[in-house]
Amino acid sequence: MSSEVYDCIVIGAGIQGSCTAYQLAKNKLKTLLLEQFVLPHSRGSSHGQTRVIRKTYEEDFYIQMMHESYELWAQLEKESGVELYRRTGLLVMAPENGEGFSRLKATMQRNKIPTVFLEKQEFSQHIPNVNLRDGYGALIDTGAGVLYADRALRAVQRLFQSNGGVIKDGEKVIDIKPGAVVTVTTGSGVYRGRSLVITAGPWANTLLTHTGLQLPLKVVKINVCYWKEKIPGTYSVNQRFPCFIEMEPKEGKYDIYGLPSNEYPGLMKVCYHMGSETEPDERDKQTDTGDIDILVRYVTRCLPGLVPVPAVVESCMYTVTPDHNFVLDSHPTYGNIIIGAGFSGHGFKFGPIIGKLLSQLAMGQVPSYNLSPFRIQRFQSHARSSL
Ligand SMILES: Cc1cc2nc3c(=O)[nH]c(=O)nc-3n(C[C@H](O)[C@H](O)[C@H](O)COP(=O)(O)OP(=O)(O)OC[C@H]3O[C@@H](n4cnc5c(N)ncnc54)[C@H](O)[C@@H]3O)c2cc1C
Ligand SMILES: O=C(O)[C@@H]1CCCC=N1
Repeated sequence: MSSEVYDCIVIGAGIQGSCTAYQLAKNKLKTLLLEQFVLPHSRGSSHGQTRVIRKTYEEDFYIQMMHESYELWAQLEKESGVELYRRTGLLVMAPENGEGFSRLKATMQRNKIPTVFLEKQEFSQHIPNVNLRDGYGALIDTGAGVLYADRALRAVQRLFQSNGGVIKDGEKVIDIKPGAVVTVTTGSGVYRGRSLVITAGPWANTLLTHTGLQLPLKVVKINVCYWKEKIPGTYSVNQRFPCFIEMEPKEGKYDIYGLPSNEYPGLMKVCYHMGSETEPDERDKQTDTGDIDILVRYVTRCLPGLVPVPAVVESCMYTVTPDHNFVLDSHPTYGNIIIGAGFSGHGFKFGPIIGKLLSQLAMGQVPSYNLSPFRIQRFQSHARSSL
């Protein structure tokens, strides 16, 4: 074991761990970022070329965090010199008189988010090649868009290194010994840190076992489906086609969302916002395609310009909490172990602000947002501590 003691060790170089490590290094903390796979990899939750960024949330606290997250993404673009965000707008379709849509509209208005409300008659003029279901309303969050995910992850990791941070990839953490100085053992080394951040995505509970804590997290495999445009360009980012979310679609229980064709010319990404449960290391053995059946019915009904059979299917994982809110907290027993987990399929856009918050917790500072929606304590009967 080296005598070197890091100020902080971060486990997991997905978007949350990389953004946290970057913030720590920027604050002049000697920081080590450990990743089990050789980077870049496609086995967790942060890979792939695109993610949606939006302020369209029903909860004020997410909107407030997104204000700053947009600013931090812009700063990252500036510091890295890499384009990370493209504005496209986000179309939301939902049962017009449903509770979700009413709450969403009220929150958007209360927070003064630039929003366009589309009447049924003008819908097809603004959004051609999309069938709005009878009884559904529509709005557009005009500042929403696409984040270039793989590019963003690389940019943040580079900035971390240029601020003095150390990345060791291909090093799986196999043991954690809590203490005033935490000892972390990987397949090839033993490291010590005054604080530890665990941002292990789908593997969060595997790592937390070493600290006597288990969280109520469900890991699901997402089939990331791309659909061929019958006429190339119909739903293209270059034609200013927006991202979209349909809330409460008739075809399934969870939202369906899509991004304009962009990364694969002629193919549009349309996905179901849930999947089937899996062990993170067994992802490829989960072959349930119930979500794809839902999407086929949806594409047939709503997106007539797409061939209703997926042309490309990739894999990714969500780590879902019971209330779909994140976990951002200190360990209940070990105050110098910080946990960022359960991003429930919507955490990428928050990466820079989550990095800032987790780094504040790791530095013993008061976090700049009220973290009560994200506390471990909210699970009470769910969270199991064997200590
Ligand atoms: C298909 C899909 C679409 C999505 N769409 C959106 C979207 O449009 N907008 C949005 O905001 N969010 C979206 N999300 C969610 C977002 O991508 C995730 O919330 C986010 O990437 C989670 O990042 P993470 O760092 O927590 O996890 P991960 O990216 O999984 O990172 C965890 C890392 O920890 C490493 N690790 C685990 N165990 C160990 C160990 N023992 N030792 C060392 N390293 C370890 C893993 O290898 C991994 O690299 C989507 C997710 C998916 C899957
Ligand atoms: O987080 C997001 O914006 C996307 C789109 C909606 C469903 C999940 N992820």
